[in-house]
Amino acid sequence: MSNLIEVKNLRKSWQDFGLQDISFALAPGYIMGFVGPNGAGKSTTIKLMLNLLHKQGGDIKLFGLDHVKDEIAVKQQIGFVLDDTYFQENMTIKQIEWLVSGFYREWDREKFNQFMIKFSLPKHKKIKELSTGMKAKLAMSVALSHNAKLLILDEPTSGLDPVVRSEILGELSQVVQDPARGVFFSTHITSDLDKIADYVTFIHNGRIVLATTKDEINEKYAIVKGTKKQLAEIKSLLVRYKESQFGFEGLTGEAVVLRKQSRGQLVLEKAKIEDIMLYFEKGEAGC
Ligand SMILES: Nc1ncnc2c1ncn2[C@@H]1O[C@H](COP(=O)(O)OP(=O)(O)OP(=O)(O)O)[C@@H](O)[C@H]1O
Repeated sequence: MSNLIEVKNLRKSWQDFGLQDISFALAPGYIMGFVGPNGAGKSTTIKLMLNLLHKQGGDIKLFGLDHVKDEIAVKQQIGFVLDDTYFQENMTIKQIEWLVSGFYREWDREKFNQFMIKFSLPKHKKIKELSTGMKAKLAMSVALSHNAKLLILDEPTSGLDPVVRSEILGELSQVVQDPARGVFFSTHITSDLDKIADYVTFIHNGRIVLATTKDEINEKYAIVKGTKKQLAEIKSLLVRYKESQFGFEGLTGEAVVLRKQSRGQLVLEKAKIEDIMLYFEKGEAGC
């Protein structure tokens, strides 16, 4: 089965920002979290994938199809959520349903109604009368009600309370119970990734700085602490580090080697996704 997503050497420049040779792929059956700080290029990448922006270079294939030439076929199979509200404020939920059901061949009315009940969304309410959480739930309900093979979601849990967040993450986990389906979602909430992502792709300043599995993060990455003398010996094994008056603290992607090599002389602690993100944002160059 072909990959659900294949992005190769994607490029897009604004006046003071550029996406530079972004590449990643997602196979069916998996959830990929796309993580990075504010302004890293997450929404731009997602809008390019959905052909809402024009790319300046590279290739985007969804289900093995070109995302521009085969846009209609591709969009039928995608459920998406964008970070800006895109429903008309004066329309009711019922009117929104009527509108989107006309576009999707496989619109599942019953499923949508089930979500309305589950998420306590009254169909007569206008969009402008919904809270942020209700809007997010509505957007997810629309994305999940046409048997989409792939969900592309821009910060679907941003601004939501922990209960709603957990409900939405639960729905995403359900999606990949079907091995033909997959989820790609951007976030800067690293705990969401800890909960549901199989793959984590980090973007920083328009570049992919790390693309790996969550298991690999647990195995290979660690926070290392030691003296300045030790830093000089292991610098080449650090991705990033920061020095203080007394010593250093750094991130390694070679935890297995370092554990063996240092024979208990260095302190190695488990690196969380959040630590990795902070190091890539703030740390100094390692080698
Ligand atoms: N239409 C545009 N015109 C000019 N610059 C833009 C435009 N859209 C985005 N940018 C710039 O591209 C960069 C990346 O923005 P983007 O929205 O992709 O980041 P992001 O990772 O989604 O951030 P956030 O987490 O804050 O939503 C920013 O510097 C932003 O100012």
